[in-house]
Amino acid sequence: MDQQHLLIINAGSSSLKLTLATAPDYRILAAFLAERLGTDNPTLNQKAPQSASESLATGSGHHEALEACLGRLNEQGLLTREPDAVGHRVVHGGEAFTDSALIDDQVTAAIDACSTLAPLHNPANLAGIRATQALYPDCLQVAVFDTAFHQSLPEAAYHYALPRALYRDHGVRRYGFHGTSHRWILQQAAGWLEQPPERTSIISAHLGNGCSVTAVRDGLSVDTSMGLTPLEGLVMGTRSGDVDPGLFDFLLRRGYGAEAIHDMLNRESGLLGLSGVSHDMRTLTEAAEDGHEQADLAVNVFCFRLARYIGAMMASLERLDAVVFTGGIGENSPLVRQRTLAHLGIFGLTLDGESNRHPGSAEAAGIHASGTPPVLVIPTDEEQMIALDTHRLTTGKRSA
Ligand SMILES: Nc1ncnc2c1ncn2[C@@H]1O[C@H](COP(=O)(O)OP(=O)(O)O)[C@@H](O)[C@H]1O
Ligand SMILES: CC(=O)OP(=O)(O)O
Ligand SMILES: [Mg+2]
Repeated sequence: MDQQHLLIINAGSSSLKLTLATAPDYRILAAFLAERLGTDNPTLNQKAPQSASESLATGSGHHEALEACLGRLNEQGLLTREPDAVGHRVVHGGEAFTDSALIDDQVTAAIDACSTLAPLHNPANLAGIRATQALYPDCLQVAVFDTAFHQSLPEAAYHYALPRALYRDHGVRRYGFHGTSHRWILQQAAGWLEQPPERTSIISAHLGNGCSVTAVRDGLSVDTSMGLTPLEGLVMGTRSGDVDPGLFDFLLRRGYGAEAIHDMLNRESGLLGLSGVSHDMRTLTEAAEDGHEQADLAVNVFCFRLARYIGAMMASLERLDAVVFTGGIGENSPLVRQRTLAHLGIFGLTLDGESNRHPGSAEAAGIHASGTPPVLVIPTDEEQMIALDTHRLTTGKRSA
């Protein structure tokens, strides 16, 4: 198979992650993170092959951030020719995509149409696509959807108990997100279990700034905690996760506007809202260990909600091969893993204290007590998954 140089773009609402990597043997040649785009003080941090940090011009957006990254790549002699292809994370693909897709005008239009379902994410993803198309008009581009892996959800798992017309006319259903991460976790867990992914059944907990749990039965996503939007389900950094839907009416009648409620649930809730201190789990666990009561409560609500969801995911499985923790929190917080598993003894899930405190940096580490169901810590790698899909869909193809 041809060796490719790929650009991988993960455009968030106010951030852009850019990775230059080889495929199919995945080697990171360079990695950047631009943050606070569109604000007064946007920054660009380089993570590989060297560490560097700089300010971008006030108001710089995705296009400027991309140009700055490419400028650094050129200066450092890392990108001496056009990339062979570009892979993009796209958050919402609606029901239109069950797999990643080569980007053409139709695919771009479909991503645009899904913007109403993911107003914080899809416009940013499109901005990333348009920016690379403008810079590399002849380059093949691939969209890798967060939602695609969850298109296998059975009807009973994806329907809300709402009037049928909402689904028919407006696409109101549960879609699920973080599919690229859950798919990566499935492959890695199958490797650890020494069995094929299509015969592997796991519960995968992706705990980053956004958090979701997925039940995978025989290689297929059969239930997941996020729904129509990435707001449903678990407690997250600044997102509330589940609330009583009666809350909307309650607040509307007390004079809150729809925008204010949206912002409150998406940006001011979750760990930040509960603790009043930070959205960042590392800060909160340190504060909790120092006796900060609200931080401690935030961690407890986070872990209890997660445990409830792991319990709920059992209803979709015939057999549990492993529970997997991933994402910045899942990979790095022994406290969160311990407090979560403490609720789940009824399923026989039991941690080994020492392995939980020091899982090591292996591709997959077991942290369960011997003779109990596997509990694994596996680093997620959405960028590598995007690179592998981009390689699969572009090798041997040329742009039109
Ligand atoms: N050592 C740690 N202990 C607890 N939480 C951690 C640790 N390291 C990272 N985290 C948490 O991981 C979260 C970010 O996860 P990450 O997967 O990097 O986010 P994103 O979803 O933006 O990719 C933050 O809440 C951060 O505090
Ligand atoms: C869909 C989603 O929640 O993404 P992130 O975790 O990157 O915010
Ligand atoms: Mg991450």
